[in-house]
Amino acid sequence: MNDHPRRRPQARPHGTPQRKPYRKPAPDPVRKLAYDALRAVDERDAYANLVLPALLRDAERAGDFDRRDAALATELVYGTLRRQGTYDAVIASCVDRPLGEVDPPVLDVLTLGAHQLLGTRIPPHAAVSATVELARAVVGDGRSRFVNAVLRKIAADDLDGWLDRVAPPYDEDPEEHLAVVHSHPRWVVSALWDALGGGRQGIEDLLAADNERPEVTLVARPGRCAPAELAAEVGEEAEPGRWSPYALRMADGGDPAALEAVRDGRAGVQDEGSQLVALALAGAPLEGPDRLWLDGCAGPGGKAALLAALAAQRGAALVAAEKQPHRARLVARALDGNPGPYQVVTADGTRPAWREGAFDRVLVDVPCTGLGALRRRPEARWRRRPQDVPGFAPLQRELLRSALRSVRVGGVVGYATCSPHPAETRAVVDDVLARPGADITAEFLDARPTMDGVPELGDGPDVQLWPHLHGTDAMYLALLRRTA
Ligand SMILES: C[S@@+](CC[C@H](N)C(=O)[O-])C[C@H]1O[C@@H](n2cnc3c(N)ncnc32)[C@H](O)[C@@H]1O
Repeated sequence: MNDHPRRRPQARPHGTPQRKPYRKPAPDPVRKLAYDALRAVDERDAYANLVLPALLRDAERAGDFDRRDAALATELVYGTLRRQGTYDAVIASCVDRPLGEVDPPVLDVLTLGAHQLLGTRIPPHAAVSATVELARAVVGDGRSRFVNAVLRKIAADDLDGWLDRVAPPYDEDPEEHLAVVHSHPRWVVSALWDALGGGRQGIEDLLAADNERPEVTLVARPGRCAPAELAAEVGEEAEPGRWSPYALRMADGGDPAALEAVRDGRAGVQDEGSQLVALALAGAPLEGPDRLWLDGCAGPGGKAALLAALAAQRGAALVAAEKQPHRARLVARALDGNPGPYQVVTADGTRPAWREGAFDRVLVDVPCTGLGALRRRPEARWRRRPQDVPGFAPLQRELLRSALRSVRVGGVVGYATCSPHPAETRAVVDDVLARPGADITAEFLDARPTMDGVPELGDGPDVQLWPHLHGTDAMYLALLRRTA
């Protein structure tokens, strides 16, 4: 599962010449919308979490969809994308040509059908007939017969039966077995396993957690909204966060954008791992003044908004820097209404627009592969390539060096990634500590006490969160103190 079988030059359609349909196909609107979303992801590299809400809004506006339809369409799109690796292996064993030679729209229909058959409780006859009807509408009658034949083969067994056939035994090839069973590219399995260590159970739990739909987690920004006030607005489904005192989970899903506290910025949607990183930087021990903080990679502003609120409670100010102007605008929106002083600047963090040593606390939540947030971006695992990891390396090191220059002697720097890949986490920090730049020295701080009460943070001094252990994204944090 190293090379994604779908990334290929577009194959010419196969099949017999199309016959005139005996009746006009009438695909069910939910499947049609799910197919449109999958095509956008496949064809123009769209992000499912952007393209799907837009399609759902249009459908709801047109009066085609109710809440249940939207929930089913969402499950079909996200589930199909997450489990695409497994379904590709199943489909490959049902067709007599390489998957790269199946026309992409046909393959998308087949995968959508495979998900309904193997990953949902939709009765098999309904899954097949609805998908064939969709195929008639989007790829034509000729190819809908091919779709019908393949789906009938798939329907002959359940998921466990298929996995026994298409995944190699664990003992023969553990990584490939896990890649097929848990639908991750093999190189990602390998990287995550290196980062996690340990035996089969841990990595299986992690890969399984990546395939779960993450809960929506909110943050009640301190000084702007009390968690109890937010809970009252959310209603019965609100559950307290596991680790952050400001977190609230919407256990049954729900639409956070419908909440007034979210709309006016007193609260936001923020993974608890991301909240913990901001809280850890704010809580790291510091001697001397504690007046000015920097978020050096602030867009879109989740951590900056929490940091700014925490800074305000302490009489400190936050500077939030972001290189991309459109993302800097998102930061400005997230910080609007903050009770204390702050400034948003569009700036390249590797060429600071501020004087050296200006800050008491600095966070750099650097650009990374995002391998720690695969739950949220269902297509991301298929888009990333192993060479992306070294691609981020120079910028990650530059941003950390720049953060060390920006903090005063005695001040604290937090280096964070939303990836547990060792080459993006500890290797970067070790390298920079060995060569921090002219006249600068720094040392590790133990980050574990800044996440008091959170278990299984590793051997320190840095911390690694995990979806299967903490219910968070796999955020990494190292805390460093500048010593000269
Ligand atoms: C992982 S994201 C930060 C997420 C953010 N901390 C949050 O919690 O919402 C990394 C950000 O760094 C920005 N970035 C990339 N290169 C940069 C640079 N040289 N200077 C400043 N920001 C940069 C990216 O545009 C992106 O918005």
